[in-house]
Formats: sequence, structure tokens, C-alpha cells
Amino acid sequence: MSEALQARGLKKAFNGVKAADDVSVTINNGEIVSLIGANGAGKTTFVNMVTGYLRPDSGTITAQGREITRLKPRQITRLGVCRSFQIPQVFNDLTLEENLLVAVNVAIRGAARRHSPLRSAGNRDARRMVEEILARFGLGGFRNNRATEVSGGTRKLLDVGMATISHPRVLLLDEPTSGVASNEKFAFMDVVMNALADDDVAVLFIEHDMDIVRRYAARVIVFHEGRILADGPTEAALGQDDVKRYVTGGSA
Ligand SMILES: Nc1ncnc2c1ncn2[C@@H]1O[C@H](COP(=O)(O)OP(=O)(O)OP(=O)(O)O)[C@@H](O)[C@H]1O
Repeated sequence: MSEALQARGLKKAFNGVKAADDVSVTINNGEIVSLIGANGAGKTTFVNMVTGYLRPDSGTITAQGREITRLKPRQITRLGVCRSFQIPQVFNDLTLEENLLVAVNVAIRGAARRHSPLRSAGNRDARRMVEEILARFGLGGFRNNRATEVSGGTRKLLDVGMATISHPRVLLLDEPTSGVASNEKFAFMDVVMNALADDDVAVLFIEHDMDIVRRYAARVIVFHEGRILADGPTEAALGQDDVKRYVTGGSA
């Protein structure tokens, strides 16, 4: 099956404000998709619903053909839909290596209760997994630094690395480049995309910087007032008149 994620007719209102108003999206395996839209357009609401942090008022969500609509975040993670947050969810007082060890052990413990190659992983496997992520995300040189001692970009790489521990089929990144210095953004995204390139993982990332969107996304989904204004190949979507008018201000 090529469908990694399918959302159908998602609706969510907060005190009468329609944060999602009949949102339907299908994402295929291996697609790199950017979610864009003005502040309050409904991007994070969509990501929160897909990852179980918010329950839609109506609509359905499936991942690899399996319904996940009412599952808890941890259950959804175990089914291969993982995320990073706008603010990195890392332990500031731990080193990068220790942060990864904690995350790997949580993943292994979760896997013990289901059919997963991680189920029988022991301490040595945990160490190997940590080494693999340190290498894949170019973090080896910072392994003994605490999370507070490294740059915003490095902390974000750690966060994204932690989100990939169980080799997700769908990875949602909420503003991955926020908090990354502007002169580091492209290098940061290069590392992230290279690290994910071999996994055939579908990547959805929320982004406000159209230079980043153009460079890394093959497809763009444009949110506006809780609805999807455009969904298609990057240049076609960004070139749409209403997208220029309501979202990119004609600059894209
Ligand atoms: N927990 C909540 N309680 C009340 N209103 C909310 C909540 N979450 C989102 N909203 C509202 O839903 C709408 C969509 O918000 P959402 O955060 O999804 O937008 P966004 O596109 O991610 O914006 P941003 O780019 O600013 O992060 C906004 O009007 C917002 O105020």
C-alpha cells in the first residue's frame, strides 16, 4: 500500500472558531510535504489531531490503512506516526547521549508489549541505536554536552532524532526551523532530510519560510481559516492567486 496517512473530513472547533473545517488529506509513503498558512490557519490543530493530542469533533484518520482516530498519542507513535514539537521536548540537564538513551529505552519498553523488532532489544541494542542516531544526525561531537550547552539547531536535531527512534512511517515536524539561527537553517534541513532519506518515511513539516519550503518540499498543503486552500506540487500551490493573497502576501 502506498498510503502512509489519510485524513477524511476532519472538523474541530474551539468556542465556535473552526480550527479544522472538513480537512481531508492523503499522504503517500516517502512524500515530503510542507504545511503552510498564516498564524491561526489550523496547521498545528491538524498535526495535533493526527498525532492524538486533540480529538477531532468528526472525521477519520488512518495510518497505513489502520484507523487511529481515537487512539492516544503513545499508541499512535507505536503505529509509526511520530512528531517533533515547535519547542524541543528534551531534558535540559541531560547530555545529548543521555537524552537519546532515555528515548530509546522508552521506545524499547513500549515495544515490549507488541509485535516489534525492538521487542527483544537489550542494553547493547539500546547503545547501538543511540550511536546510530548520533551518527545519522551528526551529533557525535556533542554527545557529552548537556542540551542547554548546544545551539538551538543542534537541540532541534536531537529532538528530531529522538522522534525517529522507532523508524516512523510518518514524521510530523512542527516548525522544525524555528529557533534555528537563520544562517544555520539550510544546513539543519540538509541534515534532517539526509538522515531520513533512506527510510521511505513520509515527512510533513510546518514551515513559514518559503525558501525552505521551496528547497525541501515536493508538495505543499496550504491551510486558511481551518480549510485547505491549495494542495499540490510546490510551485503550483505557491503560484495560486488566493495563496499569494491570503498566505504568502505575494512574496512567494
Ligand atoms: N487549545 C485551543 N483552545 C482554543 N483555541 C484554539 C486551541 N488551539 C487552537 N485554537 C485556535 O484554533 C485556530 C487554529 O490554530 P492553530 O494553532 O491550529 O493554527 P496554526 O496554523 O498552527 O497557527 P500558528 O502558525 O500560529 O502556529 C486559531 O484560531 C487558534 O486560536
